[in-house]
Amino acid sequence: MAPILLNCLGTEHSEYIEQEQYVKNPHLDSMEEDILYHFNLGTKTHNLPAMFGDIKFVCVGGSANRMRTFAQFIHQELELPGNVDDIRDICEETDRYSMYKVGPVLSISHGMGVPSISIMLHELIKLLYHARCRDVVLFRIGTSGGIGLAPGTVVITDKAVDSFFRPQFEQVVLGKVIIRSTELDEEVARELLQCSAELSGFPTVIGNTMCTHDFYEGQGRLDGALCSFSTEEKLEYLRKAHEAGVRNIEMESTVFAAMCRVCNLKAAVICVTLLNRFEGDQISTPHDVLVEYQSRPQCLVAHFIKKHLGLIA
Ligand SMILES: O=P(O)(O)O[C@H]1O[C@H](CO)[C@@H](O)[C@H]1O
Ligand SMILES: O=c1cc[nH]c(=O)[nH]1
Repeated sequence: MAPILLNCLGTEHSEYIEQEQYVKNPHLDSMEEDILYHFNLGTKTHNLPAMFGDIKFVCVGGSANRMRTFAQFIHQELELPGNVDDIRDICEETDRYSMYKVGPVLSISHGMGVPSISIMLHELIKLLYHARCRDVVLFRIGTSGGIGLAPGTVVITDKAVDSFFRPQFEQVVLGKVIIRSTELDEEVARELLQCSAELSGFPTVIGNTMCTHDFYEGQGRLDGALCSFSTEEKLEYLRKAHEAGVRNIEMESTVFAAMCRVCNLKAAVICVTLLNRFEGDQISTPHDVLVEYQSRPQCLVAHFIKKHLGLIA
């Protein structure tokens, strides 16, 4: 079946920008109430503009603990009043996602994989719309497997690519394949690289990020419950990915980039590499080192936010 090409570069994208509206759904305005089921929030039960209207930065990542830690960290970095231990999970009534609000920053977990982050993004983007937020920037702060990079290197995504190294995301809608572009905001990526130079605490590169639908076979690992390929075939695939500009592999970037792009939101993906996939598959790095690695994308984004809020030059 021929795929439908939507929201690629060109006039369609500039039309979206003109509309300056985050949602792309004509049905929403005729709904009496919108229940954001997985957040346990709704337009009738909550005053979303009062709760979220001042949001300017949204940071998302897979793990609930990481996103609570990030909320506490950004609270300290922004020198906000109050105790970090009092920051509460806005979604505590549901165990699907965790959400923390710290001043103009929202920190949300999205679980693992495309379906999980995609559900979260639908509800987040509607939340920003209902709350009448403007000029919001989204960041995914995650972990990844590196290709030819020293573990601990932070990769700022240039293009999010699929398992065939194509900068696109395929969504099946009513039995038809819709293809969406996965280009991210170049200026935000450049600014983040500059933040890294200013912090000078860890190596950072801009490169393509491959998004897969599986951690094991899908990322060419030899250590899953199933494996049908040889070590040489694995390395050959990774070499091809590297030639295509891929510097890391994770599991959410394509849908994140595609949905932000079509919904007119500036976005960036910043993932630390936990290992060099040319050297192995198992993540054997000690826990304390992994925790420090995970803090690196958080430091970069905190620096970016502080600069944008005028807290540092
Ligand atoms: O570190 P996070 O955000 O969870 O993301 C990465 O880690 C998970 C796999 O361990 C996948 O979801 C991958 O994208
Ligand atoms: O190798 C890795 C490490 C973290 N996350 C991934 O998706 N892959």
